[in-house]
Amino acid sequence: MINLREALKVYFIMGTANCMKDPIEVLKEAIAGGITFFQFREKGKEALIGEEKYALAKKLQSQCKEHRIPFIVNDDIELAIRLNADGVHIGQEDEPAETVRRQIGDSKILGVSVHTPEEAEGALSAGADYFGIGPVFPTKTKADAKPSRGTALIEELRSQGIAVPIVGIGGITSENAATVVEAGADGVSVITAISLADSPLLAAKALRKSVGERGNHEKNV
Ligand SMILES: Cc1ncc(COP(=O)(O)OP(=O)(O)O)c(N)n1
Ligand SMILES: Cc1ncsc1CCOP(=O)(O)O
Ligand SMILES: [Mg+2]
Repeated sequence: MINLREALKVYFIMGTANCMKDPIEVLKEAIAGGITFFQFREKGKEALIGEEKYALAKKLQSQCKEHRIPFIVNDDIELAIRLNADGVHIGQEDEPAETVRRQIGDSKILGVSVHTPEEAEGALSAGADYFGIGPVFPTKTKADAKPSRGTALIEELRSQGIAVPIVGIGGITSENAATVVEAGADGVSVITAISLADSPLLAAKALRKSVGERGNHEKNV
């Protein structure tokens, strides 16, 4: 059984569209730099599909397994089930969270993106294990992302006593990560801060340092 709050500290998300070099190499460096959670998000320009997508996912999953890093699949529930992944991440435009929870069962991790207190309530009743909240800062990585809203929702949910693990997402770097955990998030999820860094290893290391011990809501209250 993993401690989800701890595991969410430095949550790296990646697919082929986010990399300038081999994703296997990028993940290898990110792991060496200290990422604590990984999401395979294969979408966008020239995204792999079918057996090619499966083959890459399988390789990335085995890298994660070797280092005991939870491996989460974005959007594609069928792929997550086929791989016996540790969990899935879905948003408000994806399949309903209740349906996904039923499909993957109670032992798997279910992450849900939320943008309002109402969505947060719905996600909790559907059985979400953690929330992804953002974009916190402007991002160019997700073309259909909502406008950035800072850390307001994270603070609001914490002030309502909602204790579910939370990660901030969107435009997060080692320079601004501390403000996200200070607002009440347990960790930060990033794509380009690691995937496009000259050194994914050093980028992951810097994020780990910025989140530090502050990335634990239970200790902050
Ligand atoms: C940790 C985390 N938080 C939010 C998202 C965004 O999910 P979604 O809104 O479904 O958008 P896509 O990523 O599917 O384009 C995420 N993937 N991970
Ligand atoms: C998937 C997603 N959901 C909200 S913002 C975002 C993109 C985050 O990418 P980056 O860390 O490069 O800003
Ligand atoms: Mg989605």
